[in-house]
Amino acid sequence: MSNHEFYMGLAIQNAKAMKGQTDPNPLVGSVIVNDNRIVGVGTHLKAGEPHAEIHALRMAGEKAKGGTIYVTLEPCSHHGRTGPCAEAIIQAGIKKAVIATLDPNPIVAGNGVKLLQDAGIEVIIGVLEQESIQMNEVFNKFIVEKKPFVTLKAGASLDGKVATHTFSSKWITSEEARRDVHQLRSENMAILVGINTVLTDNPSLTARIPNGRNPVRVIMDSTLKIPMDVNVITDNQAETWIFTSKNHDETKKLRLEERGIRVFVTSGETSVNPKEVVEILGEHLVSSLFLEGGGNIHASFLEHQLVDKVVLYFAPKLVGGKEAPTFLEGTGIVDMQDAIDLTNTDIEKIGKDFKFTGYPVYK
Ligand SMILES: Nc1c(/N=C/[C@H](O)[C@H](O)[C@H](O)COP(=O)(O)O)[nH]c(=O)[nH]c1=O
Ligand SMILES: Nc1c(N[C@@H]2O[C@H](COP(=O)(O)O)[C@@H](O)[C@H]2O)[nH]c(=O)[nH]c1=O
Ligand SMILES: [Zn+2]
Repeated sequence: MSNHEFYMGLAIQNAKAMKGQTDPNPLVGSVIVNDNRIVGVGTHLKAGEPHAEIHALRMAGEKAKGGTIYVTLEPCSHHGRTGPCAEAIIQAGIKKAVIATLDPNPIVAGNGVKLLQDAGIEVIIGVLEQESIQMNEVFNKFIVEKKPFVTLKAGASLDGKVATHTFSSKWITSEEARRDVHQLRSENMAILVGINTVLTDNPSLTARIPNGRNPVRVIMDSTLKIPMDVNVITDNQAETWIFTSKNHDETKKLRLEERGIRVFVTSGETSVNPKEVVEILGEHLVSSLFLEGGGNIHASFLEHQLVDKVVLYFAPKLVGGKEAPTFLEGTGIVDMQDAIDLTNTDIEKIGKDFKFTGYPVYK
Protein backbone atom coordinates (compact mmCIF):
# COMPACT_ATOMS: atom_id res chain seq x y z
CA MET A 1 0.00 0.00 0.00
CA SER A 2 1.45 3.36 -1.03
CA ASN A 3 1.62 6.29 1.34
CA HIS A 4 -1.06 7.93 -0.76
CA GLU A 5 -3.40 4.96 -0.22
CA PHE A 6 -2.73 4.98 3.51
CA TYR A 7 -3.72 8.62 3.93
CA MET A 8 -6.62 8.41 1.42
CA GLY A 9 -7.84 5.27 3.20
CA LEU A 10 -7.98 7.23 6.44
CA ALA A 11 -9.95 10.03 4.76
CA ILE A 12 -12.38 7.47 3.28
CA GLN A 13 -12.92 5.71 6.63
CA ASN A 14 -13.70 9.03 8.32
CA ALA A 15 -16.09 9.98 5.51
CA LYS A 16 -17.94 6.63 5.66
CA ALA A 17 -18.53 7.09 9.40
CA MET A 18 -20.86 10.01 8.52
CA LYS A 19 -23.18 7.89 6.32
CA GLY A 20 -26.73 9.22 6.61
CA GLN A 21 -25.64 12.48 8.27
CA THR A 22 -24.56 14.54 5.27
CA ASP A 23 -27.61 14.02 2.99
CA PRO A 24 -28.18 15.28 0.39
CA ASN A 25 -24.46 16.22 0.35
CA PRO A 26 -21.79 13.56 -0.32
CA LEU A 27 -19.59 11.82 2.23
CA VAL A 28 -16.18 13.56 2.08
CA GLY A 29 -13.02 13.09 4.12
CA SER A 30 -9.73 14.98 4.06
CA VAL A 31 -6.24 14.53 5.59
CA ILE A 32 -3.37 17.02 5.45
CA VAL A 33 0.21 15.70 5.68
CA ASN A 34 3.38 17.74 6.08
CA ASP A 35 6.88 16.31 6.43
CA ASN A 36 5.36 12.78 6.75
CA ARG A 37 3.20 13.79 9.69
CA ILE A 38 -0.59 14.14 9.71
CA VAL A 39 -1.21 17.78 10.64
CA GLY A 40 -4.93 18.02 9.89
CA VAL A 41 -7.97 15.76 9.54
CA GLY A 42 -11.44 16.83 8.45
CA THR A 43 -14.80 15.26 7.55
CA HIS A 44 -17.97 16.81 6.15
CA LEU A 45 -20.49 16.35 8.97
CA LYS A 46 -23.73 17.92 7.74
CA ALA A 47 -25.05 19.64 4.62
CA GLY A 48 -24.70 23.39 4.97
CA GLU A 49 -21.80 23.05 7.41
CA PRO A 50 -18.10 23.44 6.52
CA HIS A 51 -16.65 21.00 4.01
CA ALA A 52 -14.09 18.33 4.94
CA GLU A 53 -11.16 20.33 3.57
CA ILE A 54 -12.08 23.38 5.65
CA HIS A 55 -12.12 21.34 8.87
CA ALA A 56 -8.71 19.84 7.99
CA LEU A 57 -7.21 23.23 7.04
CA ARG A 58 -8.46 24.79 10.31
CA MET A 59 -6.83 21.99 12.28
CA ALA A 60 -3.55 22.25 10.33
CA GLY A 61 -3.34 26.03 10.59
CA GLU A 62 0.19 27.19 9.67
CA LYS A 63 1.33 23.57 9.23
CA ALA A 64 -0.68 23.36 6.00
CA LYS A 65 1.99 25.50 4.28
CA GLY A 66 3.99 23.34 1.86
CA GLY A 67 1.89 20.30 2.79
CA THR A 68 -0.12 17.72 0.85
CA ILE A 69 -3.91 17.54 1.14
CA TYR A 70 -5.75 14.24 0.58
CA VAL A 71 -9.47 14.54 -0.19
CA THR A 72 -11.92 11.85 -1.23
CA LEU A 73 -13.83 14.20 -3.58
CA GLU A 74 -12.57 16.96 -5.88
CA PRO A 75 -12.46 20.19 -3.84
CA CYS A 76 -15.41 22.38 -4.71
CA SER A 77 -14.95 25.58 -6.68
CA HIS A 78 -18.44 27.06 -6.31
CA HIS A 79 -19.90 29.34 -3.68
CA GLY A 80 -22.64 27.03 -2.31
CA ARG A 81 -23.63 27.29 1.30
CA THR A 82 -19.91 27.42 2.07
CA GLY A 83 -17.00 29.16 0.31
CA PRO A 84 -15.02 27.20 -2.30
CA CYS A 85 -12.54 24.72 -0.85
CA ALA A 86 -10.17 25.04 -3.82
CA GLU A 87 -9.53 28.70 -2.95
CA ALA A 88 -9.02 27.90 0.75
CA ILE A 89 -6.49 25.19 -0.20
CA ILE A 90 -4.59 27.68 -2.39
CA GLN A 91 -4.66 30.37 0.33
CA ALA A 92 -3.28 27.92 2.90
CA GLY A 93 -0.13 27.32 0.81
CA ILE A 94 -0.78 23.62 0.09
CA LYS A 95 1.74 22.29 -2.46
CA LYS A 96 0.17 19.00 -3.56
CA ALA A 97 -3.43 17.74 -3.73
CA VAL A 98 -4.24 14.01 -3.91
CA ILE A 99 -7.88 13.44 -4.93
CA ALA A 100 -9.78 10.12 -5.05
CA THR A 101 -12.42 11.12 -7.58
CA LEU A 102 -13.70 14.10 -9.52
CA ASP A 103 -17.00 15.60 -8.34
CA PRO A 104 -19.97 14.44 -10.49
CA ASN A 105 -21.79 17.64 -9.52
CA PRO A 106 -22.00 19.41 -12.91
CA ILE A 107 -21.19 22.79 -11.33
CA VAL A 108 -17.95 21.47 -9.83
CA ALA A 109 -16.69 18.69 -12.08
CA GLY A 110 -13.13 19.51 -13.09
CA ASN A 111 -13.27 23.17 -12.06
CA GLY A 112 -11.78 22.53 -8.63
CA VAL A 113 -8.81 20.68 -10.12
CA LYS A 114 -8.29 23.42 -12.70
CA LEU A 115 -8.19 26.14 -10.01
CA LEU A 116 -5.58 24.16 -8.05
CA GLN A 117 -3.40 23.48 -11.11
CA ASP A 118 -3.62 27.11 -12.28
CA ALA A 119 -2.27 28.07 -8.83
CA GLY A 120 0.74 25.78 -9.36
CA ILE A 121 -0.46 22.96 -7.08
CA GLU A 122 0.49 19.43 -8.22
CA VAL A 123 -2.73 17.38 -8.47
CA ILE A 124 -2.90 13.56 -8.41
CA ILE A 125 -6.33 12.04 -9.20
CA GLY A 126 -7.65 8.48 -8.80
CA VAL A 127 -6.15 7.21 -5.54
CA LEU A 128 -8.72 4.68 -4.12
CA GLU A 129 -11.14 6.04 -6.71
CA GLN A 130 -13.51 3.04 -6.77
CA GLU A 131 -13.92 3.05 -2.98
CA SER A 132 -14.70 6.77 -2.98
CA ILE A 133 -17.23 6.40 -5.80
CA GLN A 134 -18.90 3.37 -4.12
CA MET A 135 -19.38 5.13 -0.79
CA ASN A 136 -21.19 7.97 -2.59
CA GLU A 137 -23.49 5.82 -4.77
CA VAL A 138 -26.44 7.82 -3.39
CA PHE A 139 -24.97 11.29 -4.02
CA ASN A 140 -23.55 10.33 -7.45
CA LYS A 141 -27.04 9.51 -8.70
CA PHE A 142 -28.93 12.30 -6.94
CA ILE A 143 -26.64 15.17 -7.94
CA VAL A 144 -26.86 14.24 -11.62
CA GLU A 145 -30.47 12.99 -11.94
CA LYS A 146 -32.02 15.02 -9.05
CA LYS A 147 -33.89 11.84 -8.11
CA PRO A 148 -33.37 9.68 -5.02
CA PHE A 149 -31.21 6.56 -5.04
CA VAL A 150 -33.81 3.80 -4.52
CA THR A 151 -33.04 0.72 -2.41
CA LEU A 152 -35.56 -2.14 -2.45
CA LYS A 153 -35.50 -4.10 0.82
CA ALA A 154 -37.33 -7.25 1.82
CA GLY A 155 -37.10 -9.75 4.65
CA ALA A 156 -38.27 -13.16 3.47
CA SER A 157 -38.12 -16.90 3.99
CA LEU A 158 -35.84 -18.86 1.65
CA ASP A 159 -38.87 -19.50 -0.57
CA GLY A 160 -39.45 -15.75 -0.83
CA LYS A 161 -42.45 -15.39 1.45
CA VAL A 162 -42.94 -12.25 3.54
CA ALA A 163 -45.78 -13.85 5.52
CA THR A 164 -47.71 -17.09 5.76
CA HIS A 165 -50.97 -17.48 3.87
CA THR A 166 -52.73 -16.34 7.08
CA PHE A 167 -50.53 -13.19 6.97
CA SER A 168 -48.57 -14.18 10.04
CA SER A 169 -45.15 -12.53 9.64
CA LYS A 170 -43.49 -11.88 12.96
CA TRP A 171 -40.73 -12.60 12.81
CA ILE A 172 -39.12 -14.01 9.70
CA THR A 173 -35.61 -12.64 10.12
CA SER A 174 -33.77 -12.46 13.42
CA GLU A 175 -33.14 -9.55 15.76
CA GLU A 176 -29.64 -8.89 14.34
CA ALA A 177 -30.92 -8.73 10.75
CA ARG A 178 -33.77 -6.44 11.75
CA ARG A 179 -31.27 -4.17 13.54
CA ASP A 180 -29.27 -4.04 10.30
CA VAL A 181 -32.49 -2.99 8.53
CA HIS A 182 -32.97 -0.17 11.05
CA GLN A 183 -29.40 0.98 10.33
CA LEU A 184 -30.30 1.13 6.62
CA ARG A 185 -33.53 2.99 7.43
CA SER A 186 -31.50 5.51 9.43
CA GLU A 187 -29.20 6.07 6.42
CA ASN A 188 -32.13 6.80 4.08
CA MET A 189 -33.91 10.13 3.91
CA ALA A 190 -37.28 8.51 3.12
CA ILE A 191 -38.89 5.09 3.51
CA LEU A 192 -41.85 3.99 1.37
CA VAL A 193 -44.55 1.38 1.82
CA GLY A 194 -47.88 0.78 0.12
CA ILE A 195 -51.20 1.20 1.90
CA ASN A 196 -51.62 -2.60 2.14
CA THR A 197 -48.48 -2.87 4.30
CA VAL A 198 -49.88 -0.13 6.54
CA LEU A 199 -53.19 -2.01 6.84
CA THR A 200 -51.59 -5.42 7.53
CA ASP A 201 -48.53 -4.45 9.61
CA ASN A 202 -49.37 -1.02 11.06
CA PRO A 203 -45.60 -0.30 10.85
CA SER A 204 -43.91 2.65 12.54
CA LEU A 205 -41.13 2.69 9.88
CA THR A 206 -38.78 4.34 12.37
CA ALA A 207 -35.08 3.59 12.84
CA ARG A 208 -34.99 2.19 16.35
CA ILE A 209 -31.24 2.07 16.90
CA PRO A 210 -29.02 4.26 19.15
CA ASN A 211 -29.01 7.78 17.61
CA GLY A 212 -31.01 6.46 14.65
CA ARG A 213 -32.44 9.12 12.35
CA ASN A 214 -36.07 8.54 11.39
CA PRO A 215 -36.65 8.85 7.65
CA VAL A 216 -39.69 10.60 6.19
CA ARG A 217 -42.41 7.96 5.88
CA VAL A 218 -43.90 7.88 2.38
CA ILE A 219 -47.18 6.01 1.85
CA MET A 220 -48.67 5.29 -1.58
CA ASP A 221 -52.44 5.33 -1.04
CA SER A 222 -54.43 6.05 -4.21
CA THR A 223 -57.81 6.65 -2.52
CA LEU A 224 -56.64 7.83 0.96
CA LYS A 225 -58.11 4.82 2.70
CA ILE A 226 -55.46 5.02 5.43
CA PRO A 227 -57.11 4.77 8.89
CA MET A 228 -56.60 7.82 11.11
CA ASP A 229 -55.43 5.73 14.08
CA VAL A 230 -52.41 3.97 12.52
CA ASN A 231 -48.87 4.54 13.86
CA VAL A 232 -47.58 6.57 10.92
CA ILE A 233 -50.43 9.07 11.51
CA THR A 234 -50.57 9.15 15.31
CA ASP A 235 -47.06 8.43 16.68
CA ASN A 236 -45.42 11.82 15.86
CA GLN A 237 -42.12 9.94 15.49
CA ALA A 238 -41.39 11.25 11.99
CA GLU A 239 -42.95 13.10 9.10
CA THR A 240 -45.47 11.18 7.00
CA TRP A 241 -46.13 12.08 3.35
CA ILE A 242 -48.97 10.40 1.48
CA PHE A 243 -49.12 10.20 -2.32
CA THR A 244 -52.63 9.79 -3.69
CA SER A 245 -54.48 9.88 -7.01
CA LYS A 246 -57.08 12.31 -8.31
CA ASN A 247 -59.75 9.83 -7.18
CA HIS A 248 -59.26 10.53 -3.47
CA ASP A 249 -61.61 11.55 -0.68
CA GLU A 250 -61.14 15.33 -0.36
CA THR A 251 -62.49 15.56 3.21
CA LYS A 252 -60.05 12.83 4.26
CA LYS A 253 -57.25 14.82 2.65
CA LEU A 254 -58.16 17.86 4.78
CA ARG A 255 -58.39 15.74 7.96
CA LEU A 256 -54.95 14.28 7.26
CA GLU A 257 -53.47 17.73 6.60
CA GLU A 258 -54.95 18.96 9.89
CA ARG A 259 -52.86 16.20 11.51
CA GLY A 260 -49.72 17.61 9.87
CA ILE A 261 -49.63 14.93 7.18
CA ARG A 262 -48.46 16.13 3.75
CA VAL A 263 -50.71 14.83 0.97
CA PHE A 264 -49.43 14.93 -2.62
CA VAL A 265 -52.11 14.51 -5.30
CA THR A 266 -50.42 12.95 -8.33
CA SER A 267 -51.66 13.05 -11.91
CA GLY A 268 -53.03 9.49 -11.91
CA GLU A 269 -56.83 9.19 -12.18
CA THR A 270 -57.08 6.13 -9.90
CA SER A 271 -53.50 5.04 -9.26
CA VAL A 272 -50.18 6.55 -8.14
CA ASN A 273 -47.32 6.33 -10.62
CA PRO A 274 -44.04 5.53 -8.82
CA LYS A 275 -42.10 7.58 -11.38
CA GLU A 276 -43.99 10.67 -10.24
CA VAL A 277 -43.36 9.83 -6.57
CA VAL A 278 -39.62 9.58 -7.24
CA GLU A 279 -39.59 12.86 -9.18
CA ILE A 280 -41.51 14.75 -6.47
CA LEU A 281 -39.25 13.35 -3.74
CA GLY A 282 -36.21 14.50 -5.76
CA GLU A 283 -37.72 17.98 -6.07
CA HIS A 284 -37.97 17.99 -2.25
CA LEU A 285 -34.23 17.16 -2.03
CA VAL A 286 -34.81 13.57 -0.86
CA SER A 287 -31.63 11.88 -2.11
CA SER A 288 -32.31 8.34 -0.90
CA LEU A 289 -35.47 6.24 -0.75
CA PHE A 290 -35.86 2.91 1.04
CA LEU A 291 -38.67 0.67 -0.29
CA GLU A 292 -40.06 -1.68 2.37
CA GLY A 293 -42.81 -3.22 0.29
CA GLY A 294 -45.01 -4.94 -0.08
CA GLY A 295 -44.63 -7.14 -3.07
CA ASN A 296 -46.83 -5.07 -5.38
CA ILE A 297 -44.92 -1.89 -4.61
CA HIS A 298 -41.62 -3.67 -5.28
CA ALA A 299 -42.95 -5.02 -8.57
CA SER A 300 -44.22 -1.62 -9.64
CA PHE A 301 -40.91 0.16 -8.90
CA LEU A 302 -38.95 -2.57 -10.74
CA GLU A 303 -41.31 -2.47 -13.74
CA HIS A 304 -40.67 1.28 -13.98
CA GLN A 305 -36.90 0.59 -13.69
CA LEU A 306 -36.71 2.82 -10.59
CA VAL A 307 -34.78 0.49 -8.26
CA ASP A 308 -31.04 1.17 -8.01
CA LYS A 309 -30.14 -1.44 -5.38
CA VAL A 310 -31.73 -4.58 -3.95
CA VAL A 311 -31.12 -5.67 -0.35
CA LEU A 312 -32.79 -8.97 0.58
CA TYR A 313 -32.63 -10.61 3.99
CA PHE A 314 -33.31 -14.34 3.69
CA ALA A 315 -34.08 -16.36 6.82
CA PRO A 316 -33.19 -20.07 6.71
CA LYS A 317 -36.87 -20.92 6.89
CA LEU A 318 -39.39 -22.49 4.53
CA VAL A 319 -42.97 -21.21 4.61
CA GLY A 320 -44.67 -22.42 1.44
CA GLY A 321 -48.27 -21.80 0.46
CA LYS A 322 -49.32 -20.57 -2.96
CA GLU A 323 -51.47 -17.93 -1.25
CA ALA A 324 -48.60 -16.73 0.97
CA PRO A 325 -47.43 -13.25 -0.13
CA THR A 326 -43.93 -12.94 -1.59
CA PHE A 327 -41.64 -9.89 -1.77
CA LEU A 328 -42.21 -9.52 -5.49
CA GLU A 329 -45.78 -9.70 -6.82
CA GLY A 330 -47.33 -7.93 -9.84
CA THR A 331 -47.60 -9.51 -13.31
CA GLY A 332 -43.96 -10.54 -13.51
CA ILE A 333 -41.81 -11.07 -16.58
CA VAL A 334 -43.02 -13.38 -19.37
CA ASP A 335 -39.86 -15.10 -20.68
CA MET A 336 -37.03 -16.12 -18.40
CA GLN A 337 -34.46 -14.41 -20.60
CA ASP A 338 -36.19 -11.11 -19.70
CA ALA A 339 -35.61 -11.63 -15.96
CA ILE A 340 -34.00 -8.63 -14.26
CA ASP A 341 -30.35 -9.54 -13.75
CA LEU A 342 -28.58 -8.30 -10.62
CA THR A 343 -24.91 -7.32 -10.82
CA ASN A 344 -22.14 -6.50 -8.30
CA THR A 345 -23.82 -9.03 -6.02
CA ASP A 346 -22.68 -9.73 -2.49
CA ILE A 347 -23.95 -12.02 0.26
CA GLU A 348 -23.10 -11.87 3.94
CA LYS A 349 -24.25 -13.77 6.99
CA ILE A 350 -26.01 -11.77 9.71
CA GLY A 351 -26.64 -14.08 12.63
CA LYS A 352 -28.41 -17.01 11.03
CA ASP A 353 -29.83 -14.93 8.17
CA PHE A 354 -28.32 -14.12 4.77
CA LYS A 355 -28.10 -10.52 3.53
CA PHE A 356 -28.01 -10.40 -0.29
CA THR A 357 -27.25 -7.17 -2.14
CA GLY A 358 -27.24 -6.57 -5.89
CA TYR A 359 -27.79 -3.87 -8.50
CA PRO A 360 -30.54 -4.39 -11.12
CA VAL A 361 -29.46 -4.26 -14.76
CA TYR A 362 -32.35 -3.02 -16.91
CA LYS A 363 -32.52 -4.16 -20.51
N1 LIG B 1 -41.66 -9.19 9.36
C1 LIG B 1 -40.42 -8.81 8.91
C2 LIG B 1 -40.30 -7.61 8.17
N2 LIG B 1 -41.43 -6.89 7.91
C3 LIG B 1 -41.40 -5.66 7.39
C4 LIG B 1 -42.75 -4.99 7.18
O1 LIG B 1 -42.66 -4.38 5.93
C5 LIG B 1 -43.04 -3.93 8.24
O2 LIG B 1 -42.42 -2.73 7.81
C6 LIG B 1 -42.47 -4.20 9.57
O3 LIG B 1 -42.92 -5.43 10.03
C7 LIG B 1 -42.99 -3.09 10.48
O4 LIG B 1 -42.10 -2.93 11.54
P1 LIG B 1 -41.76 -1.46 12.11
O5 LIG B 1 -42.85 -1.16 13.10
O6 LIG B 1 -41.79 -0.51 10.94
O7 LIG B 1 -40.40 -1.58 12.67
N3 LIG B 1 -39.08 -7.24 7.69
C8 LIG B 1 -37.95 -7.98 7.95
O8 LIG B 1 -36.85 -7.62 7.53
N4 LIG B 1 -38.05 -9.16 8.68
C9 LIG B 1 -39.24 -9.58 9.18
O9 LIG B 1 -39.27 -10.63 9.82
N1 LIG C 1 -19.37 18.01 0.93
C1 LIG C 1 -18.26 18.49 0.26
C2 LIG C 1 -18.38 18.91 -1.09
N2 LIG C 1 -19.61 18.84 -1.70
C3 LIG C 1 -19.83 19.45 -3.00
O1 LIG C 1 -20.44 20.73 -2.78
C4 LIG C 1 -21.86 20.65 -2.96
C5 LIG C 1 -22.58 21.13 -1.73
O2 LIG C 1 -22.18 22.45 -1.51
P1 LIG C 1 -22.76 23.19 -0.18
O3 LIG C 1 -24.23 23.27 -0.40
O4 LIG C 1 -22.05 24.51 -0.19
O5 LIG C 1 -22.38 22.31 0.99
C6 LIG C 1 -22.15 19.17 -3.18
O6 LIG C 1 -23.20 19.03 -4.11
C7 LIG C 1 -20.85 18.63 -3.75
O7 LIG C 1 -20.75 18.87 -5.14
N3 LIG C 1 -17.29 19.36 -1.77
C8 LIG C 1 -16.08 19.51 -1.11
O8 LIG C 1 -15.15 20.01 -1.69
N4 LIG C 1 -15.94 19.06 0.18
C9 LIG C 1 -16.98 18.57 0.89
O9 LIG C 1 -16.79 18.21 2.06
ZN1 LIG D 1 -15.91 22.32 -0.69
